[in-house]
Order: sequence, then structure tokens, then C-alpha cells
Amino acid sequence: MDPRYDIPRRATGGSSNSSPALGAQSRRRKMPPRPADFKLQIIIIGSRGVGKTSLMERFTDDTFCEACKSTVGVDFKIKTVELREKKIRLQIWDTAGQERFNSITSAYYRGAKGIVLVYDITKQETFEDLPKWMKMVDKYASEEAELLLVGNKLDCEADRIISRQQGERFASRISGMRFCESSAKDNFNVDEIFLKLVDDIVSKMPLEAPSREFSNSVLSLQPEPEVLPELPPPRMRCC
Ligand SMILES: Nc1nc2c(ncn2[C@@H]2O[C@H](COP(=O)(O)OP(=O)(O)OP(=O)(O)O)[C@@H](O)[C@H]2O)c(=O)[nH]1
Repeated sequence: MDPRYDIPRRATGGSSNSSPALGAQSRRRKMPPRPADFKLQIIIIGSRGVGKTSLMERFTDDTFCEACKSTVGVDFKIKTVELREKKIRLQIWDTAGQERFNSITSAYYRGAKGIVLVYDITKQETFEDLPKWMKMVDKYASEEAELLLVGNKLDCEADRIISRQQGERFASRISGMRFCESSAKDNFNVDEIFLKLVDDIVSKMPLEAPSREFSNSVLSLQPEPEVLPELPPPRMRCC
């Protein structure tokens, strides 16, 4: 895992591990948490049952549900990450895969700075649905949104129908789209998906933006600066 992806872990144990005196001292010294430098919205789309909710929950809570209920409309979770010395509050939108919710979910595309399009490597129809999802992206999302195609359920290799090459080929036909395979169940490539996407978004932001632009609002992407010192190549493959 790239050491730049420094995900703060929640403090464990709390005051039960420290003496009362120390507890009082640390309470007095307690600093308010540093506010996030900015917020970003990421949306997860794809056909029903591909694992959108599972990917989100694995990333935000490190949990996995074997028998999740299908998402109705849209759900979201928040997670704060630190990347490139910035504290970033991610709002992750998990959309319903069922077509009948498209009129609701389409409203959430516009504000997304990153889009994760998921299919199930064991289900042909979820791969065949990809052009339909891309039509939604073209119609409703910002042109500047970063795109990532994810073939999920990699733990079901024995039941694989869609080869890695097929996934790669699909992504390569869409300008700037990355490709990755993952398993929400085995927690394989899940952090990488989200962090790489966020890294791509952040790398396109101006290096020295006025602080008020970063304050508690969704930041619009700015044109990529001409020189980006010490940044990885923008089209680096993630997984
Ligand atoms: N084996 C395996 N099963 C998975 C994985 N990810 C999700 N699942 C299972 O696939 C089923 C559907 O997962 P969800 O996360 O609800 O899928 P979704 O895309 O959010 O579905 P909708 O809300 O209906 O659009 C559940 O039974 C999950 O346990 C995975 O990586 N491997």
C-alpha cells in the first residue's frame, strides 16, 4: 500500500486505559480536531447486486454483509482521509442499481468529483450493462469527474465470466478511465480504489488554493496546473 495513503485510525481503548489523573490532564489539553481542508463527493454506480454497498461499507466501516438489502434510492457514508497533507472529508454516495431508481440517482451525479462504476466479474449482464451506465455518466455527470471501472467479487475467481482483459479493454476505450478488480468480501483493493480516485482528484487541484476555497464546501475542480512537482504520473494504473 502506498505510504502516502495515510488513513487515520480511530483511537482505541479511550479513557479506560489511562489513569483518572492522566485522563483529566488529557481532557484539559484536548485540542479540537483539525477541520477538513475540503470535502469531496464520490458516487458509486453499477447494476443491481454488483457490490456497491459492500465496497462502500468495507471502505468506511471495514464491515461486510453477506446478505445485504438492495439499496433504495441513494444512501451515503462519510469518511475522512489524509492525502498530500490535506484532510479530506469524503462523502460517498451509494446508488441503487435498479433502473426504476434512475430518476432519483441521476440527481447525485452532477456534484461527484469521482465516479466508481462497478460490475460483477461473475455476471455477464452486469458487464453488458456498462454502456448504459456510461450513458448516464455522459448525461448527468461533470465532464471533469474522475472515472474508475471496478470488477468486483474477485474472491469468486472460480465463477469468473468476465476476464480482466475485457475489463481493461472497456476502460481503455473511455478517456481517462482507470480499471481495477476488487473483493469487498476479502477486502482486496478496496482502500486502493477510493484512495487512488481521491488522489487523482486532488492531484488536479491547484497546489496553493486560497484557504477559503477549501473551507467546508464542495470544491470545484480547477484546470490542471502546468507543472505538478513530485506528483505521480496522472495515468498510473491503480491495481
Ligand atoms: N463473494 C462476494 N460477494 C460480494 C462481494 N461484494 C458484495 N457481495 C455480495 O453481493 C450481494 C450484493 O451486494 P450489495 O453490496 O448489496 O450490492 P449492490 O450493488 O449495492 O446492490 P443494489 O443495492 O441492489 O444495487 C450481497 O449478498 C453481498 O454480500 C464480494 O466482493 N464478493
